[in-house]
Amino acid sequence: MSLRTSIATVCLSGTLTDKLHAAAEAGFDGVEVFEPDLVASAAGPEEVAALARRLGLTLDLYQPFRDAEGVTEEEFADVLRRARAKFRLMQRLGVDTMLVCSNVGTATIDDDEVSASQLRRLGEAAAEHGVRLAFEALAWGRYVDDYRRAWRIVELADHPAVGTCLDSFHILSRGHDPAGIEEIPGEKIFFLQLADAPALTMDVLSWSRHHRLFPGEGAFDLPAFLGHVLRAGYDGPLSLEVFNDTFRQTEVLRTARQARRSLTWLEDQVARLPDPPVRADGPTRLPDAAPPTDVDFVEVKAEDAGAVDVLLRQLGFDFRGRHRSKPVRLWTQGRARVICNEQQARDWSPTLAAVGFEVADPAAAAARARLLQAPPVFRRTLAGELDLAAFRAPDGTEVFLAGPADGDAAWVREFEDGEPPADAPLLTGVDHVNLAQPWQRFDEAVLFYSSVLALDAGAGQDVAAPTGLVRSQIVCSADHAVRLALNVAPLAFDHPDGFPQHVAFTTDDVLAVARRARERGLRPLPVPASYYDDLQARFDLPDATLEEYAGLGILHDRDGAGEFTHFYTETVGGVFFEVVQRRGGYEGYGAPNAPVRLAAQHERSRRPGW
Ligand SMILES: O=C(O)c1ccc(O)c(O)c1
Ligand SMILES: [Mg+2]
Repeated sequence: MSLRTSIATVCLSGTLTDKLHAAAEAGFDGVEVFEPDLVASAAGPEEVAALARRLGLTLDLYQPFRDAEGVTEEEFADVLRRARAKFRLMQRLGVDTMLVCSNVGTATIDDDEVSASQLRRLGEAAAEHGVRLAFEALAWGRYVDDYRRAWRIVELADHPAVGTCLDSFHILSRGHDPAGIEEIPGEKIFFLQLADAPALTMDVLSWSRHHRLFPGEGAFDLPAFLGHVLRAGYDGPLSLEVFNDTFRQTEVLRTARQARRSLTWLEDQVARLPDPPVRADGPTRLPDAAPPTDVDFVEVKAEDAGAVDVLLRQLGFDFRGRHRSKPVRLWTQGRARVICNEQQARDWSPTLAAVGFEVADPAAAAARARLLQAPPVFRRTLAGELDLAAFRAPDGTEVFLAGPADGDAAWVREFEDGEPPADAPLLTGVDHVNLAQPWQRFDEAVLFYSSVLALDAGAGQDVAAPTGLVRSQIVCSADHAVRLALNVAPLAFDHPDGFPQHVAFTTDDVLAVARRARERGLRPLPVPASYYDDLQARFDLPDATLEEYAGLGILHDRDGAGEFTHFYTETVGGVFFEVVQRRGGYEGYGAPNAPVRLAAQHERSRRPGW
């Protein structure tokens, strides 16, 4: 059994009834009714209540009630009148808890006793209607902007219908220590709202209203936060309250599923804390699934993948044959495997369509993916062919899960009439895979790859391209055996083949690979002379080295730990390749060189046939 889950209707797009349908379909137990959604709803309170019942959803919270405390007694009379109208409405809806925000507008009295007395009298009126009040400190409250002060006021109010609401955003955005939550008696925590957020430096109100994210998509430590709340003895639902400009315009069921996935991930993370809290109904762990240990294969799909075959041959790949039942070819070098798939690919220009990952326990990894509602992909398999579990990532990439293999993966035997693999391959495997993300799927993709594949999301970065900034985020396994770079194309980037994606291969001798490729006719991505002038200034490289780099289109970078030397092929369709050599402990991706690469690709795309 899992912890009860809920979602505020403000997280989702559509009308109130659309939101209820989507929340139920995604597997939530209940919703928070966000007042403006009800006020604007064609369906009235009784209809909404009936729909929720039919869908099996509880209505867990009515919110928000604003500017309730810290006011003059004259104003408080009007607060009480307003509140009574809402209590009657809540009875029609069948909601028993109302969220009361700390005052941001009308408060003139900075005094806990006054706020407590007003909350107590609100609580007395609420109790007459069978309603409870959950008092929440907004991070930008006029006087009450800290959960510890909100709790002090609730304690002073000392009324059974008055408790507190904790919201991870307001607490963590202000850097307040959530450990103090454990000092609040669980039964006085009437509600819990969860939201993540990216690390931004901006006013907290704008941050909250536009940039909140679902747990696992941002920079907050929500597993630790939830651990404190559950250890305090809170037994209500885990409820998501995420104000986000993108999610408000994303297809409602897509966001609801993403939201539900975030709570499944969070519950698993809390269950794995060193000191996990215990509640009768959870938290529940997902099946143990270690992150992938390697990239098993990458697949390029195209109506005609001939240009990709040429690039792979130039990079030193061996042709391992054609699939015995499908128009599919396999190229390998070391542990790097590239599949060229021309099946059902009419009108496709070369596109990176699938990535296979090697996992220790494919059955457990697939079970974990299913519990996280990863949409399955079904492929035609014939008798005797390996049936790998596959899921579709938010960016459309098909993600395959295969068991570990010594030497060739088991599915390689399905390819016939190829060459034997060379003995001492210069390329040894896949360093990283760079996947383009539609802007509106980016946060969902970060959560998908980090939860379904158990990868860690690092810090994000913006890279300048001629068409705009490319937002970039690495997700990788702890040992860096599997690294993905998720990149959002600038909106101005408009090309029929999409924003190009690429696979970077690993080598211990990038110069040898580049020389061999050049002999075989490869034209690397041209790098401007100014880049090499700058490289000389940065690293004081010998003239001969610089000259050779310039001749082969090689780029270079260093950090405190080591060096990174790499080159790129031209782009065919929407795909290109990179070859990288890491020395020492360099763990980056040549970020200073990325704008040079993007500018060179931009130049090339404007001069086709150059
Ligand atoms: O932005 C707000 O006004 C607002 C309202 C209700 C909440 O629970 C909250 O966290 C923020
Ligand atoms: Mg809140």
